[in-house]
Amino acid sequence: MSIPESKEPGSAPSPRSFAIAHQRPRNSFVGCSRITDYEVLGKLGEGTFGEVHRAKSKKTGALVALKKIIMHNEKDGFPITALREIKLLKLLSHKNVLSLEDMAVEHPARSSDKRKKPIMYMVTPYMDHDLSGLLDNPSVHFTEPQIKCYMLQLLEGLKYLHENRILHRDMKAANLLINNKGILQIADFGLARHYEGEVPKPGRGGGEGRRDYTSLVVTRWYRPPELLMHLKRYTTAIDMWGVGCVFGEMLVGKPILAGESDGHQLEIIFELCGTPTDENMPGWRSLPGAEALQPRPRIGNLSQRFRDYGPGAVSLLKELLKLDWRSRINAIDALKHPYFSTAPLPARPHELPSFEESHELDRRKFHDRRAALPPAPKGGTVGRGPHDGPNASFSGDGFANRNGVNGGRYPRNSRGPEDRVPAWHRDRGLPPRPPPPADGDHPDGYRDGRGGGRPRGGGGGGGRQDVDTYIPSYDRDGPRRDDRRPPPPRRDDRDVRRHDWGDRRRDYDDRSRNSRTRSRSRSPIRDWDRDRERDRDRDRDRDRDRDRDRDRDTYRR
Ligand SMILES: Nc1ncnc2c1ncn2[C@@H]1O[C@H](COP(=O)(O)OP(=O)(O)OP(=O)(O)O)[C@@H](O)[C@H]1O
Repeated sequence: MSIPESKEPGSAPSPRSFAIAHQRPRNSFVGCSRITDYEVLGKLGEGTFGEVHRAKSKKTGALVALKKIIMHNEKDGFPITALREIKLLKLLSHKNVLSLEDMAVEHPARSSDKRKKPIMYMVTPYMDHDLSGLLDNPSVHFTEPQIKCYMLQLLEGLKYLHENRILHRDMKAANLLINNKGILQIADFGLARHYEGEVPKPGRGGGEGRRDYTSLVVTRWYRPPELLMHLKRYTTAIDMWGVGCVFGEMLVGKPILAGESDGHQLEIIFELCGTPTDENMPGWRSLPGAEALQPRPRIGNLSQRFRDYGPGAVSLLKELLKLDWRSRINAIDALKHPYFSTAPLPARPHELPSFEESHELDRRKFHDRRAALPPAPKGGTVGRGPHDGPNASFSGDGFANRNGVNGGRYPRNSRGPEDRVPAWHRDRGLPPRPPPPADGDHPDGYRDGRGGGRPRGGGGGGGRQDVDTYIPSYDRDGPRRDDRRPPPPRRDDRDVRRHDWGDRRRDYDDRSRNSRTRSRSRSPIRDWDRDRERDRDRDRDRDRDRDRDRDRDTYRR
């Protein structure tokens, strides 16, 4: 696949020439089948669009995933986010990018309500796991060669996307699918869009952005600092930050930057990567979201927190989690990073073990199993050791050594048996998932919500003011959180376990929105968060309308 030449070097092709250049072989996309061509086998997950089911093609016998596209508001027609995803997936063809093989339609029964519209399903190859589900599986332990193998595939997939001017804009572990042949594929293009800037060049990071896009993208835990500070002229570097978060997550076994609000997210980023300065993030002061920021100067503790994973991992992580988006490593250079050529070398996909299926909904199964298991004897190989307290599963570094490398129980050079934690005790938040906007479908990058704008998950709380925060949350309706204990009384980045996140999240957000009922916190970032909340909401509404119009123009041209 090649990118059409433009007159001006590095200038973006028109969406039409882009589409022409990206045509896939005709036989790689069936078109429109009927749902009866598939035998539905069971639910795999619930996405923002609707449910994802495992199914078998009656014609070929192949296992597939059917993603149901729910029309929340029928008078709005087919959701534009789904159209975007379908359009992009139809164009893309790479071994590390999930392919769209077919669309299936389910017609309402003849006798039923005449106003009922047909239901559309996206048909993709069935993948045995998503990375988040796999990390949640207590019997799975990633080795270093395995992590390197997944990282290489992720970077290859992203290099392909960026070279072809696609921004994914929702990089996270739950959107990385893995099969039992060791193949990783980037999925979920609901927020992806055509990028109009220069493609990344070796040794030149992400470069400079060329035009503005909405900054209200990327699930918060994976959202880079420049987006949190509302940079609109962003680049492919936003996806590279997400790769850094996913890399850290594979090393420690759980999300590494689990912020509870946008302000808190910045706070924990600064704690890990250092506070922004004119040297490490030139121009940060002039970003709209930085005006009132007065972070306490810190140098960052990334090296210390990840020292157990070796200098190669620390070095790559530092490159991926650079505050300066212009010099943040790009996928081309990351693939050549010495981490991948230093022993232990990356495994090849076919050398990786196969695991029992791990999807979003399987987490319930893992949690139940975890709850059912008896505690291990103290001090044993997987026992909780002498520090058998509420924080026993967390290392002094602030990260649980859940699926750490080298056998997974604890990372290299860990300090001893107190670091060892029984698998079922290694609690972990479910993957972040964006809340729906209250007003349905957003062509500017928001996804449509479920149930006519009903808030989904605990995070959003509903209402327009929530649309900026792509809030990680559990599904409040699901029984899978039942085995979680109440939240600890104070927020602490060092204790990143999330219990009943949904309720905590909403409480926090509700509180932070109602400034009259709050006392001031000691954190300047949180104060800023609170004081600026209403102004930002107003600005966002205005910006979003402008972005939406602009994006509409781009996509409909
Ligand atoms: N091809 C597939 N094979 C196996 N499982 C899949 C496949 N596609 C999706 N899933 C499962 O369904 C879940 C939701 O899918 P997806 O992320 O595409 O939907 P979404 O509506 O964008 O979800 P979200 O809002 O959580 O990002 C995934 O996390 C994964 O567990």
